[in-house]
Order: sequence, then structure tokens, then C-alpha cells
Amino acid sequence: MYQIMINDTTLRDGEQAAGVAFNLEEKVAIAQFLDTIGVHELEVGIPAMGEEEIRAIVAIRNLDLQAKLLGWNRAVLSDIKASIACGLQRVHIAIPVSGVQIAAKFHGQWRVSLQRLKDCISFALDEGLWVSVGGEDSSRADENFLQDVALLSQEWGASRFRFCDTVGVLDPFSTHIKVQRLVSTLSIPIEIHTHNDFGLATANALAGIKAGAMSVNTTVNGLGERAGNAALEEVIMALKCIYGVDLEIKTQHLLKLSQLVARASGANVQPWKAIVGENTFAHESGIHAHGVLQNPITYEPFSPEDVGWERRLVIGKHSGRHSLSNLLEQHGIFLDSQETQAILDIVRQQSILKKRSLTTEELLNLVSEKRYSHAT
Ligand SMILES: CC(=O)SCCNC(=O)CCNC(=O)[C@H](O)C(C)(C)COP(=O)(O)OP(=O)(O)OC[C@H]1O[C@@H](n2cnc3c(N)ncnc32)[C@H](O)[C@@H]1OP(=O)(O)O
Ligand SMILES: O=C(O)CCC(=O)C(=O)O
Repeated sequence: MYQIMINDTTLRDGEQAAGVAFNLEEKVAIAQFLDTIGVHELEVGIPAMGEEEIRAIVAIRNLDLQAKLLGWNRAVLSDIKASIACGLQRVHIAIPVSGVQIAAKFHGQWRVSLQRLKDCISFALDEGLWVSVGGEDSSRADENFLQDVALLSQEWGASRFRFCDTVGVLDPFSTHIKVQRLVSTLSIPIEIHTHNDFGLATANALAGIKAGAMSVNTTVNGLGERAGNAALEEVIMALKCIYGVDLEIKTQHLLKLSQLVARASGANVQPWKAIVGENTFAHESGIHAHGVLQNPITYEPFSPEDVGWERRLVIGKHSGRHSLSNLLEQHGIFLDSQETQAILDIVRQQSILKKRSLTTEELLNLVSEKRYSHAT
């Protein structure tokens, strides 16, 4: 497969998640972390938002990162001027392409919208900028109109076209067909931008890549508008483990990055979140724990260390003898089969009462209490 570029938009679409507001230090820390692990490009924000955003983007630019930096703009000249004020070399210009969006934003006057796009591209190029164009709501656009806008963007000098599934209505099959159509007619690269309204953002991003998109938008933890975007950690690990495409990103830091963004956004990650959730390498069920004790790949798709986790065997309602004995033996306690079963029975009752697994301390107390009651 050709070289896939990650264009992470945690600092733009990620921050658009309702209620999320990064301060300057947080934006800088996130940009720095993404750069350190080897992410290729960062959509750093929306300069048109004003002074605070511009200060944060300038601070990121002053870091002199390896990653390319991109500013997001509407097809509005003052937006592009704000990007220039940030010292950015690369601008993304968004234009609505579906009937419903053109009606809402340009009163249905698509010729006016295209003229605005042309003027903005031309202005940006005259200023020496690299230009990417985004087809907002590409997934619901008339296919011929979308094709025309993409071809015109290319003709007017854009260097990349972003296919946006703005409201997350595609599935991987339809994504593949639509993206492939664009890829086959354009000579500039296509970028895929997906949303998670039906829980398909990562699958659709992968389908777009399979169809020939060379760049993919991601956000850490899948943070973003409404149900969020394709998660950086999921796209990277799926490309690596399912498709064998190693982007040479330092994946062992993905957990720390996720925790940084969770703190900065105030949006905690659910325990079962792929790759970075706290349950991703926790095994409670007896059959699973038994398997993992024999060979971790029985129930793990890759090693926890690959993304910065450690494996945990948890004792709770679903545990079995092997896992319990293994844990107790680590503390020098060797029980016979009957004793083990008796402890397991109590573990099941207590887990239901407490509505959680037991801590090691609770378990050790349980064993000594049981032995004490036997002795008396
Ligand atoms: C799908 C996406 O994620 S698009 C990105 C969305 N992100 C954001 O909106 C976050 C940052 N936004 C902001 O800070 C503000 O919305 C600003 C600074 C961009 C604009 O603020 P305001 O001037 O107060 O306008 P407001 O947000 O109320 O309305 C949006 C305006 O942009 C216009 N607009 C929307 N998209 C585009 C576009 N791609 N090209 C040109 N104009 C557009 C709308 O028609 C509307 O124009 P109007 O003011 O002439 O009616
Ligand atoms: O870049 C664009 O054109 C719009 C991006 C976006 O956030 C979306 O369409 O969901």
C-alpha cells in the first residue's frame, strides 16, 4: 500500500465536541505529543475564531514541529487572512457540497459558493500557501456535483481534496464506492474525514483508505462533533494489525496521549473503548483468563505493551479456578480444589453485592477469614 498520511484534527474537530475548550497550554501539549509520536500532519484550529485561537496556533507554530500544520477556514477571505496572521503555510478551505448545506449557507446559490471557493483558493495561492479543499457533506451530495467541485478545486490549484462524511451516514461499502470514484478521476490525493453517528467512523475511514484515500483525519479518543470522529489510536492500530501497514508511529505512547486528551477535554474514555479503554487488556472471565495464562494471544489481538498498557487478570463474578489460583499463588497461598471453589462462590456473591470485581486486598482478606472460620 502507498504511504498513508495521518492528518489529526483533535485540535480542530476534536475540540468542536460540545463543551470542550482547550487552553493554550493544552493545545500546545497535545500538538507536541502528536508530533513526538510521529503523526504527519495536524489540523491545529480555526484562526477565524479570533485572538485566543490565533495565540495558540502561533505558539504551536513556534515549536517548529516535524508535523505539517494546517489551519481550517471557510471559503471566506478574512478566514484565510487570519490563517496567514498565524504564520501558517497550509490552509484548508471548506465548502458545502450537498443541497441541504448549500441551501442553509448560500441560499441555494451554488454558483456563488463556487466563486467564493475559487477566489479563496486564488488568494491563498497568491500568498504562497499550500491549499486543501474540503467538500462538506460530500456523502449526501449529488455525486456529479461533488465530482465537479473536486475537479474544479484541482483545476484552481488545490493540492488535496477532503471527502467528508459530515453527519456520519455512510457505511464502509458506500464509502468505498464514493471515495473510489473520486480517486479514479482526480490526480490530487483524497483525504477521508468520517463521523461516528452510527459507530462506523473508524470502519469508514479504513474503507476510504482501501479505496485509495492517501490521507485520513483522526482525533484522539475519537473526540469530535456529536458522536465524534475516527479515533487516531483505532485507525493506526487497525492499519498496523489488520492491514499490515505500519505508519512508523510510536504506538507505545497511545495510552498516555489518550489520557492527556481525556484530561484536557474533560471527556473520560469509556472502559471498553478500543485500544485505550481501561478494560482493553483486563480479563475476568474464567475461560478467557485460563486461555491468557496459557498464551495471551488466545484473547488479545496484540500485546498491551504495543500501546502502553499492562495486562490485568481481574477476579470477579465470572472468574474461574485457574485465574484465582494464579493470583493467590503469587501471594504464597496454595489452596486445594475444594477451597478454591469455596472462595470462588464467595467472590461471585460479593461481586454481585458490590457490583464490581474484588481488589487483591479484599481477596486476600477473604481467604484468611475463610481459613480462620475453618479453624474455629
Ligand atoms: C462540519 C464542520 O465541522 S464545519 C466547522 C465548524 N466549526 C465551527 O463552527 C467552530 C468555530 N466557529 C466559529 O468560531 C464561528 O462559527 C465563526 C468565527 C467561524 C463564524 O462566526 P459568526 O460570524 O458568528 O457566524 P456563525 O457561526 O453564526 O454562522 C456561520 C456563518 O458562516 C457561513 N459559512 C458556513 N460554512 C461556510 C463555508 N464553508 N464557507 C463560507 N461560509 C460559510 C454561514 O453561512 C454563516 O454565514 P453568515 O454569518 O453570513 O450567515
Ligand atoms: O473540512 C471540511 O470541509 C469539513 C470538515 C468537517 O468537520 C466535516 O465535514 O465534518
